[in-house]
Amino acid sequence: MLRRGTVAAATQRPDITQRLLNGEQQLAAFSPEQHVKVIAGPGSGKTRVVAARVAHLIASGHAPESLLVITFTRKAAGELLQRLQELLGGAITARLRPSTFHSLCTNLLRHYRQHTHLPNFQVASEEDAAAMVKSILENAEFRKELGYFAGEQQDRKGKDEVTYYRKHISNIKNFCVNIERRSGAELIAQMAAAGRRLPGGDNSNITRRIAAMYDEYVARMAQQQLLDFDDLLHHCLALLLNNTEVRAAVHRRWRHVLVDESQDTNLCQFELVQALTSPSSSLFMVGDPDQGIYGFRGAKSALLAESFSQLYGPTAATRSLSENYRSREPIVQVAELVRRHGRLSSSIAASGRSRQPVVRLDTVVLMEARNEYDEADQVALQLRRWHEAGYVWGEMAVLFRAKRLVNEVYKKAIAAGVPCHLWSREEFFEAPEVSVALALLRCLVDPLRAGDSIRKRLVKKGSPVKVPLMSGLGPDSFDALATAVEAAAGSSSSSSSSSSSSSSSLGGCLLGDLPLEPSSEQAIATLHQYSAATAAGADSTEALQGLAAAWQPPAGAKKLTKKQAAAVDRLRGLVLLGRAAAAVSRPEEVLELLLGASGVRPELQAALEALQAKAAKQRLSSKDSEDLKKLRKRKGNLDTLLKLARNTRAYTESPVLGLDAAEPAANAAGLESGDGGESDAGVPNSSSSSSSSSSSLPLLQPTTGLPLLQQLYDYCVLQGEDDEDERDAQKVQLMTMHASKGKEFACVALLRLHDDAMPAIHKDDAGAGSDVLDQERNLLYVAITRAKEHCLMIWPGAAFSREAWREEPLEVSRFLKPVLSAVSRRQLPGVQQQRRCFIERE
Ligand SMILES: Nc1ncnc2c1ncn2[C@@H]1O[C@H](COP(=O)(O)OP(=O)(O)OP(=O)(O)O)[C@@H](O)[C@H]1O
Repeated sequence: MLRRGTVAAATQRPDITQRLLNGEQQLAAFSPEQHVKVIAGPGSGKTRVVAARVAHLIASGHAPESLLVITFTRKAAGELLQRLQELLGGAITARLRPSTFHSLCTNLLRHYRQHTHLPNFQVASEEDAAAMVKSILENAEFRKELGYFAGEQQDRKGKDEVTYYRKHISNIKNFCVNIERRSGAELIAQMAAAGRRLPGGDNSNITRRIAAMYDEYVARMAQQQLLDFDDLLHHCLALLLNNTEVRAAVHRRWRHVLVDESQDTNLCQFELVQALTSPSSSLFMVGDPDQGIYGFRGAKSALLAESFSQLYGPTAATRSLSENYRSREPIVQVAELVRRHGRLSSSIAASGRSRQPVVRLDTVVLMEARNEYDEADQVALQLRRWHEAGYVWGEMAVLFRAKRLVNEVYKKAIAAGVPCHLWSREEFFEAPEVSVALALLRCLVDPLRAGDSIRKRLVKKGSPVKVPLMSGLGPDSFDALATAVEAAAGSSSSSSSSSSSSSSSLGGCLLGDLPLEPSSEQAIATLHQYSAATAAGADSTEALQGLAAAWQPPAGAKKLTKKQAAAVDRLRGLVLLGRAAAAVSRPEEVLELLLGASGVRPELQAALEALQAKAAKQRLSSKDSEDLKKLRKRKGNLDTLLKLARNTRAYTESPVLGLDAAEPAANAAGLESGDGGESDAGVPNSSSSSSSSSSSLPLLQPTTGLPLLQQLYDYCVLQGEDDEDERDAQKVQLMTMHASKGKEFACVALLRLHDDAMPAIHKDDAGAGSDVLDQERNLLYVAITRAKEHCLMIWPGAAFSREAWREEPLEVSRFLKPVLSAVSRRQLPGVQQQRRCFIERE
C-alpha cells in the first residue's frame, strides 16, 4: 500500500502536478491503491499521468532511484524524461532512469552475471543474429540433413532465407515462456496448442526445418555466449525466477514499478513485470488495448485488460480517462468509427479545448486519388496548403504502412519544395564510420568474439571509411589467417567450415597470450610506450606496432606476409592500449583514443582538410562537393558518438545494488518536512533533493573502466527498431505508422489506404484469424489519432499492376467503408470526401 497519509497530504497541495491534470487524470495519478491499471484511449493523457504519478511518488517521499519506469522505446523514455524535467527539475530527473525492457534486462544480467550460466554474454545485434543463421544455412551438412535439394531456398517466393528463419526463431521466443532447455519442436507444439499457426500449417517438413534451425541456432548462440534481443528477456526472467537472492535485491531496489504502453507487453514481459514486483511494491500499468499493434511479436493486450485484475484481484484499481486532448472532434469521430467497426457512439470525446479550429481548412479529408502518382501529387499539394495556412513543416507528418509505399510521395514532395525527413531505422548506428567505431569498441570489450566484427567492419573490401590499422590485411587473407590460426590452435570446436563461424573464434586466436587484464604496471608501461612513440613523431598506427611485442604472437602468424603480420601486431597493440586506457580514462577518452590510434580519425580529418583547402582555392566539381558533404557528415557522426560516450552514465541504468545492500532509503529529507525542499508550488526543488540522495543510496557510479565501455556498447547495439532517427525537426516527418506510436503532429497525411495495403496481411499470417486483422485496425486507429488539427486520408483508386501490365482498380480499405457511409449520410460534420478517380466499378 502507498502511505495513505502521505498521498492525502500530497494530493491536497495545489501543486503544479495537480493543475496539469483533469479530475479523472488526478484520480488515476494519485490512486492510493497498491496496484493500478489505467486503460484509456489515444490523446487522453496516459503518458502525462505516468509522469504525474512519478512526480507524486517522489513528492510523497520515495527516492527517485526506488522507481522503475519501463517504456517501450528509448524515444518514449526520452519524451517521458522531458515531461518529468518540466515537473521536477533537472536534478531529480537525472536520478530517474526510465528503461526499455531490453536495456533493463541487459543491465540486470550484467550486474548479476555470476548468478547466470552465461557470465560473459555479449548482446547479439540483429546483424549478429542474422549472421548466425546465415552461417548455419551455409553448412552443407545441415542442409542435407534437412532434405534440401541443391540450390533450394526455403522461401521460394524469393524472400531472403535468412530473414525467414530469423523471423520464425524470434516468433517462437516471443510466443512462448519457459523456453530454457526446450527444443524447437516442443515450443512449436506449444504455440500450435495456443492457436498460433506456423507457415505451411500442418506441413511437417516446413515445421521440422524451422524446429531444427531453432535448435541449431540456440546451441551455437549459447556456445558463443551470445544473447539476441529475445533471449535477453527470457534469460532475465529465468534469473529472477530461479534466484531468490537476486529477486530480493531487485525488490529492495525498486519499490514502485510503472509501465507505459502496457498493451504491447508479451507474455515474457508481463511475467518479468510480475517478477520485478514484490508483494509490498506498487505497480502502475498504463495502456490502451485498442492501440495494441505488436501482436505479430507476441504482444497481448489481454494481459493488461484481463490478467492484471486476475493477478492482483482485490487490491487492484482500474482507472479510465475519457477526454481526448489531442485531436479535434472530427478526427476523434473518424478514428472511433474505425475502431468500433462503424458504430458511431464513443467512449472518448474531444476535449473542449481541442474543438477550437485553428485555421479554416477541413479537419478531415477522405480522398480517392486517380492513381499512385496522383496520390503523391495530392499529398504534396496538401502539405503546401497546410504550410501556407501557417503550420511549420515540422508540425506535419506523412504516415504509411510500409516504406516502399512512400517513395513516390517523397519524390513529389521534394520536387514541390517541401522539406522532408524520411525516417530510417538505425540510420545513425549503421553509418559506416559509426559501424567502424563500434567494431573498434567491440575489440576492446569483447576481444575474444570480435572476429566477425573485425572481418565485416575493419577489413571489409571497398568500405567508404578507411581503417589504416588493418591496412595490409584484406578479407581473403583474413579468412586464410582464420583457417591457419584455428588449425594451429588445434581448434575442433566449430562444426561449420564457414568463414563467418571461424572468424568468431579468431578474435581469441589473434590475441595470442596477450594479457587481457593487464596489471597496473603493465597498463602504465603500455600507455607510456604509446605516448613516447607518438611524441617521437610516429604516426598513431606506427605507435601501436611494438606494443604487443613482449607477448607471444598468435599461432599461425608465421605463415603471414610481413604486411599481414604488421596489421595483426597493430590490432593486438590496439587491444592492449585500449584496455590499459579503459582502467584510467572516461569512455569518451577511450573512444577518442581508439579512433585516433586506429588511424580512422586522422585519415578522415586529412581527407576533409584536403577538400576544404581545395574548395578555398577553386570551385569544387560536383563529385568533390558531394564528397565534402559526406566527410562532414562522417565527422559529425563520430562527434555524436563521442557525445553519447560522454553521457554514458546519464542514459545507462545502473541497478547496481549488492545482494546484501540495504533498501534505498526514502528520500524524505526536505521533501515532506517543508524545510526548504519545496518550491512555492509544492514540487520538490532539485537542489535539496539531489543533496539528500547521494548519501542515502549505495549506487555505484563509476567514471572509468571496461564495464562502462560495455554499457556504451550495449546501448549502441540495443538500438530498437522503433528508435528511429529523428534529427531534423524543421522538416515534414515521413515515417511508418508503427513508428508514429506515442507521437503527435498538427497535420497528418495517411497514405495508401486501400485494401491490400491497409490491412496488410502477410502470407504467413493469412490463416491466423481475426487477431491479425484487429492489429491492422488498431494500427490505423493509432495513425489517425496522431493528428491534432488536420488529417488527410488518401488512397489511389487504381495502380499499375506489373502482373497484368496495366492499371488495375483498387478498393478503399475495408476499415474506411463505414466512415465513407457515415459521410454520405452527412453524419460527420468537418469530414469531407473527395473523389478524383472515376473508374467504373462492378
Ligand atoms: N489535462 C490536460 N490538459 C491539457 N492538455 C492535456 C491534458 N492531458 C493531456 N494533454 C495533452 O494531450 C496530448 C496527449 O497526451 P498524452 O501524450 O499524455 O496522451 P496519451 O494518452 O499518452 O496518448 P497516446 O496513447 O495517443 O500516445 C498531449 O499534447 C498532452 O500535453
